[in-house]
Amino acid sequence: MAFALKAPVSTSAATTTSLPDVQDKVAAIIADIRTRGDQAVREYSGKFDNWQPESFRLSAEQIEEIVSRVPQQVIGDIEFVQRQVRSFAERQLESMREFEVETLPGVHLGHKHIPVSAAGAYVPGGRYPLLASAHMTILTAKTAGVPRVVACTPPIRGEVPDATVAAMHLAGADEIYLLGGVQAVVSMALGTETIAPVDMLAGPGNAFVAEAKRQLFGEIGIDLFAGPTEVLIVADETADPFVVAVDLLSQAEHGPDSPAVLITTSEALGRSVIQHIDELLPEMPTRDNAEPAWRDHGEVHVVEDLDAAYQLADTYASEHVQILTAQPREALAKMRNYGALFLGEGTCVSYGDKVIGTNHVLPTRGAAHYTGGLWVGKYLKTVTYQEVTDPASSARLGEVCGRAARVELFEGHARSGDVRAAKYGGAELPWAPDAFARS
Ligand SMILES: NC(=O)c1ccc[n+]([C@@H]2O[C@H](COP(=O)([O-])OP(=O)(O)OC[C@H]3O[C@@H](n4cnc5c(N)ncnc54)[C@H](O)[C@@H]3O)[C@@H](O)[C@H]2O)c1
Ligand SMILES: [Zn+2]
Repeated sequence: MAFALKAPVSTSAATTTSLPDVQDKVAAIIADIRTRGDQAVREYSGKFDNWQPESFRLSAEQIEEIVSRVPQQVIGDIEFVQRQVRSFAERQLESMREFEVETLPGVHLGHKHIPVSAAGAYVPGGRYPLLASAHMTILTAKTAGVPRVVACTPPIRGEVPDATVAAMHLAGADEIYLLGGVQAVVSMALGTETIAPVDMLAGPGNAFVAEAKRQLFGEIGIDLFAGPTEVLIVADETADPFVVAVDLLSQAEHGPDSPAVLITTSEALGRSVIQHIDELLPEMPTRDNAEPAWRDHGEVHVVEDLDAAYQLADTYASEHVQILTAQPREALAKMRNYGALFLGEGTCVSYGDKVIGTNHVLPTRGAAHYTGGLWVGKYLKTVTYQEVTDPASSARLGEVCGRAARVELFEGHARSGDVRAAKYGGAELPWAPDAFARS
């Protein structure tokens, strides 16, 4: 019985990881910066952001002066949110146990977590000063133990985004650059004459930023594909249609390419939400983004029951999924594909974006099929080590290694096993009979 009350005009934003024209543009900029370095960075910053200061890096004095301009209330709120983000990230870090296990007598296998040495944090700012992204990337990297965190954010319409710089500084950024877009991402990833390269890049951004990270992956690590924001709400007849409408629009305002999807078991609720949105949109100060987003990428689907709703929701693998039903926690067991789940009317995507403390850098455009969002674990390399302290166990492993390697026709590998089987277990070495002087 499923049907759409509102279908998207275009599905391209929701279904492809990156659009071909964006891919080509980004590839050309990366190639140019690769060969011409700082000079190219300066030109692109001038072209896209009308911004060519003497130095993109802010000095300690400049940072101090910028932070002192930010109202005390704003600083207090930044500190409140950073405490929330830090508390949750610290608990996540604690959940990552290092361990060692003895799988045979004297055979010790372990795994441990080593923070990357340098991380780049992209803090978006083309349309809005997204200071919350500074907490999510910089603070999380610092909590993970990353020694050097480089952070970039663009100027907004030629102005320094004071509050964003304050958030970057308070989060513990070691270097702050006023630089945006592809040119910022490439500078951090590859390094230029003035910026030393990092090991991995994290942070959300528009389609250009997300695509630049995607193309640079391999040369450096990236957190995940975190492009234009998406929201999907699952609602039953108990949901408040006004709240649903407000929450859909809260994310549509991110940009004209942001999908907002409602899946409901109640046709009456679906119709009511559409009506509320039609009334709210013309009055919205950010309707330049929200209106085209809703018009082109807004969807309302009516389905038979909640199981069908969860099933359909899973096919979207949306970045944010809000559950506004009588039993919201049931979604924890029933859903598999989402960046973050918001259970019940008491919370909302905006809390996740701005204040509550879970990380807001989340997978978009289907990436939630294979990854969760940014967290301390993304900045850590989980590495393994091994030691064998019992000669008899080494001899036993050596025998198996010799046979196993010869099945694969690896004579060299086999011999590494053979010598241990011979030295510790007295086995023969037919290929080197005089290797050990044995009595
Ligand atoms: N997935 C997530 O976790 C998440 C979280 C927060 C925000 N977001 C998304 O971040 C994005 C922020 O976008 P934004 O644009 O406001 O800021 P941004 O900082 O990502 O991008 C601004 C930069 O884009 C570059 N740019 C603009 N037009 C260009 C063009 N035609 N060619 C090449 N480069 C160009 C400019 O250099 C500019 O500095 C939004 O799409 C939002 O939805 C995603
Ligand atoms: Zn948002």
